[in-house]
Amino acid sequence: MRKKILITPRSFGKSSNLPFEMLKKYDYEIIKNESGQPYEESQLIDLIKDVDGIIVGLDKITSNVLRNAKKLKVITKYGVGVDNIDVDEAERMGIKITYTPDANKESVADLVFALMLGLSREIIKLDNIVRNNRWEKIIGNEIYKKTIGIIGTGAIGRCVAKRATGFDMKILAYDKYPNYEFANSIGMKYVDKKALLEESDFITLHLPLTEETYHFIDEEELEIMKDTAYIINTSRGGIINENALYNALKNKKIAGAALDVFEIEPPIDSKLLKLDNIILTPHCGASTKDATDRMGIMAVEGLISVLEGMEPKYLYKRQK
Ligand SMILES: NC(=O)C1=CN([C@@H]2O[C@H](COP(=O)(O)OP(=O)(O)OC[C@H]3O[C@@H](n4cnc5c(N)ncnc54)[C@H](O)[C@@H]3O)[C@@H](O)[C@H]2O)C=CC1
Ligand SMILES: O=CC(=O)O
Repeated sequence: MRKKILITPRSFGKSSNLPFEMLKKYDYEIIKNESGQPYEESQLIDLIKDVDGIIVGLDKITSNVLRNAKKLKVITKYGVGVDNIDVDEAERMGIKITYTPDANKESVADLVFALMLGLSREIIKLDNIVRNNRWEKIIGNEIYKKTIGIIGTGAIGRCVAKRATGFDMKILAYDKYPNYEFANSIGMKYVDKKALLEESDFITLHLPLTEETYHFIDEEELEIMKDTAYIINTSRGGIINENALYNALKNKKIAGAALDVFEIEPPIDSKLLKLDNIILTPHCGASTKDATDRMGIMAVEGLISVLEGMEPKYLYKRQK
């Protein structure tokens, strides 16, 4: 019987057909979400029943969904953050999880700098000024030689750090598992969380969303930050307490923020949308041709490996 696979990410195979070409060789029956929206839980429960493998984007693979999967052998995350997958339940059921580490790190790091520069030079406001037939200038801030605080120095955090050297920034970092070899190689200094919050002009978050990192930035942390500082979150929404962030921005406790990710996506009812000292993007850190091509190829390699009985190269393992 033909194996059946479900592919949910919108951008999968869009910029390059190679992932589909790779799949063709195996004659799998393919179901692809063409709706432009992630699947609801009820849709997934229905679809997953006789599926052998799934390539998933941000759709929630809950324990409810998994319990209805009678044939599922592999969940392949098209990306890095697996917080939308019930990893414990999958492990209990013997379902393998593969993912695409490093595939989108350069794209997310680029977006971080786009957001940092967008905030410090108020580019969105300047664009609006010109569109409204005005000719006014805003006095912004340089990022040159300022202090950047990188929280999470994994793949993306390190790409951000490398870019920061190009702006002669002082680089502070915080991570549960510091990488001193990398830090020494580029002049980055690990400090404790409090020192990083106190001293940084730009704080950028690159943590996975876990029980430990939920609301890692809350009222207390925002209070410690400089009034002139900016915070950028391209990791996961739950890592900043959005209510506390709203208050800090509204009361000008910090200068500004940029968010690519939200506790609820899309954030249609969020009061953050009413503020003008924040830049918002639609979870598009990995949305480049380069990253989606890499993610597509790595995702297919992982899925095929498991379905064809080989050892996958990028098996997801929880960090101990
Ligand atoms: N906006 C977007 O489109 C994208 C967002 N992401 C998000 O960015 C996150 C980071 O991605 P990568 O850098 O590739 O992951 P990574 O796994 O390479 O790095 C994560 C780092 O966080 C550290 N860490 C984990 N728990 C911690 C804790 N409790 N306290 C301090 N440090 C902790 C780890 O030691 C590691 O160095 C992903 O988990 C994902 O949620 C990733 C890609 C695209
Ligand atoms: O949000 C994207 C990811 O790769 O995780």
